[in-house]
Amino acid sequence: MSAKARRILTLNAISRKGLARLPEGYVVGNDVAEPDGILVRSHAMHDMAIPASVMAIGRAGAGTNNIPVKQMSERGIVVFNAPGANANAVKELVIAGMIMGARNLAPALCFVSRLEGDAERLHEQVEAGKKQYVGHELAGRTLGVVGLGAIGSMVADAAIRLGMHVIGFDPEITVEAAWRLPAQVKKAASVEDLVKHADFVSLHVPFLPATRDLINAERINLMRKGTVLLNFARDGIVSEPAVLDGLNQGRLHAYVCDFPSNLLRQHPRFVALPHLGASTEEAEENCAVMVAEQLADYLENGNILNSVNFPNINMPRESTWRLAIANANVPNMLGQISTALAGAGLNIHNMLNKSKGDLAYTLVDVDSAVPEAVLLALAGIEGVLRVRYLPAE
Ligand SMILES: NC(=O)c1ccc[n+]([C@@H]2O[C@H](COP(=O)([O-])OP(=O)(O)OC[C@H]3O[C@@H](n4cnc5c(N)ncnc54)[C@H](O)[C@@H]3O)[C@@H](O)[C@H]2O)c1
Ligand SMILES: O=C(O)[C@H](O)COP(=O)(O)O
Repeated sequence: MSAKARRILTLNAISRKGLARLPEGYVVGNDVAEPDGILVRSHAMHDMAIPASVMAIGRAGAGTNNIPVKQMSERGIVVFNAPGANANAVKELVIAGMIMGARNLAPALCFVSRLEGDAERLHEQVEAGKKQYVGHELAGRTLGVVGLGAIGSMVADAAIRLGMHVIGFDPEITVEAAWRLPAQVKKAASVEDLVKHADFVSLHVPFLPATRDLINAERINLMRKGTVLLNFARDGIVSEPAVLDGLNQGRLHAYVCDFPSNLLRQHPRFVALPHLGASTEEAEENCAVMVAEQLADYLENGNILNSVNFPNINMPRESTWRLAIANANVPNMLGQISTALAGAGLNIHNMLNKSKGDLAYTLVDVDSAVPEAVLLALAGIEGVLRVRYLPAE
């Protein structure tokens, strides 16, 4: 069965192994006009005019704060991400970040890069200078993890294996994530409670209005003297002026993050990487494969897996003629949809409806072809955001 020639616009480079998961016949590229779907990594989409043809957006990564999700929901556009697909890559970089902070590796590397002279002179300077960079070990220290999702839980597990104590805070932890956590992880009552009892604090929460400046001056003042703060989530989660004060006063020993900053760049104990958390071959491939498969199944069959705005839904095809309807989560939508179909003499073979917050989504398989007039009638029901007709090819 060959798929319809769908059009996919890529806004960032997406791993070729992921693109290979799109069905044969799809037209894919960074200049595709009137796309059915978009694949994106960190490209900023908030100020972009998103074409009327778009039905779905696939974020080949975790954070969706670069996508105007609310506006997409209002247009019935499904936004997917790739939960957990880059978590191991980030975890490994966080461990590297903890060691960089604890062992003063960034200033030590700067010191080495400035050395001059012959081998004997280098040796003398190294042996005289190294005492400035004495650090401490991770084993026996306490790590506080804020956000215990895909990445936070892996960081907690790795830290325990390195001999650290771990405390965590996540008021919205899922049951699945709680099961993944090692039993040794202690629960903090609040961010304040966590920062008071940690030597390292690592942030793994999404960037939302509620998490903006989650680490501010008040919370830095509660930290133990010499805390290493790690941020491989998003820059806006940390107040940079507060971090600068914390570094200058010694409350923070180091701030290690994935986000360069003009305010902090001159500080010797500020360590910034160029947003490298998910930049491994493995993570790029995992994310692209996951999101390409999700996007294709949505475009071909209307099924939804791992959307941040619509519910998960999967209905095996039992008839040739399928309708996929995105609608507001309000009473009597199913009644009106069934009435419109019955009024046109269409028999419902199978139907599934799921909801998530203010949105709902309905898959209907019918026993005969759906006339254009019925599609228009369904689209005209108040609260219906989008109607797609997906006859099997
Ligand atoms: N540096 C990078 O390249 C990189 C890579 C991947 C992800 N990220 C960022 O890391 C974030 C987390 O990724 P993930 O895959 O672990 O996501 P996730 O959704 O699996 O986990 C996020 C966790 O944060 C928790 N949370 C939300 N608000 C909170 C709050 N106020 N306090 C404490 N916990 C809170 C949630 O309940 C959830 O368990 C992403 O949203 C993204 O912004 C960065
Ligand atoms: O949220 C994410 O997945 C990361 O920030 C990775 O972003 P990237 O795909 O642009 O590397």
